[in-house]
Amino acid sequence: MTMTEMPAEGASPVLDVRGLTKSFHMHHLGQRLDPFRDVSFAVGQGEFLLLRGPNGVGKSTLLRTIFRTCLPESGAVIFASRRGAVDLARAADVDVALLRRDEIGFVTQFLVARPRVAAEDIVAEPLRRLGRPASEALEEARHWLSAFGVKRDLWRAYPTTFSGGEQQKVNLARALILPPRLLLLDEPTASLDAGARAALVARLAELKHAGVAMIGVFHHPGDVETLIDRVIDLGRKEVSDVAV
Ligand SMILES: Nc1ncnc2c1ncn2[C@@H]1O[C@H](COP(=O)(O)OP(=O)(O)OP(=O)(O)O)[C@@H](O)[C@H]1O
Repeated sequence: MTMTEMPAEGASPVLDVRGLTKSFHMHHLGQRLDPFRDVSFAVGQGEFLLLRGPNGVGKSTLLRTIFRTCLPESGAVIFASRRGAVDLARAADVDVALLRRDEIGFVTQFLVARPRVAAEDIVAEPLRRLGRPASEALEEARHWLSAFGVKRDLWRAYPTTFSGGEQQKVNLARALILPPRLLLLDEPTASLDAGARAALVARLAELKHAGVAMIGVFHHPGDVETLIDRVIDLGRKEVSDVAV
């Protein structure tokens, strides 16, 4: 897919994606697959950009390329970090790791649960790292676990044994406890019940208001329709700037 999306007028871009192209080389088949070619767009503070298109078009791959889980063939991913602009496609691994810790959040459907770490400790960790007193961090972690509907009996338990939906709630509580500068969302509502979906939308609205730039993939965008500012359609060849 080839497309160009202009930044919203007046918004200062947090992320500027320029001419991004990604290919997968399937050596065992002697084939190359290009999920997207020459994609350009920018996202400003407090903007919510919906990424859409049919299954397999490259939405998750684009998010993973921005997060630097994938490397692009060409193009740049300029992130205006708090310490200056950095091209995520070329930054050193150590810098990418720091940005992921402090400035770029990524919520997927999957929690990477760690053995023998309680749900409330997983959620409190970002606050503790900032130096918040342990009791205060724990109190806030419990607030978010409760907001997302994780039962009180599970707060001290290890999420490795949780159901898919329960794991996702822990995942969200941890990822959204602090406002990142850029938030990437890959189908975060996939395994959530109605109560948790409502809590998620309310938290995303707060984060948007706080200036967090967001790029999200939602198979049911009705959940977040009040938040969407612009749409990038990877399934279309032409520029897609859908007013919402
Ligand atoms: N590591 C990989 N190696 C080879 N091909 C891959 C790899 N990762 C993804 N793909 C392929 O790239 C294409 C885009 O996949 P991607 O997961 O980004 O699609 P998507 O738009 O998010 O789909 P869905 O809506 O089904 O989640 C698919 O055809 C997929 O098979």
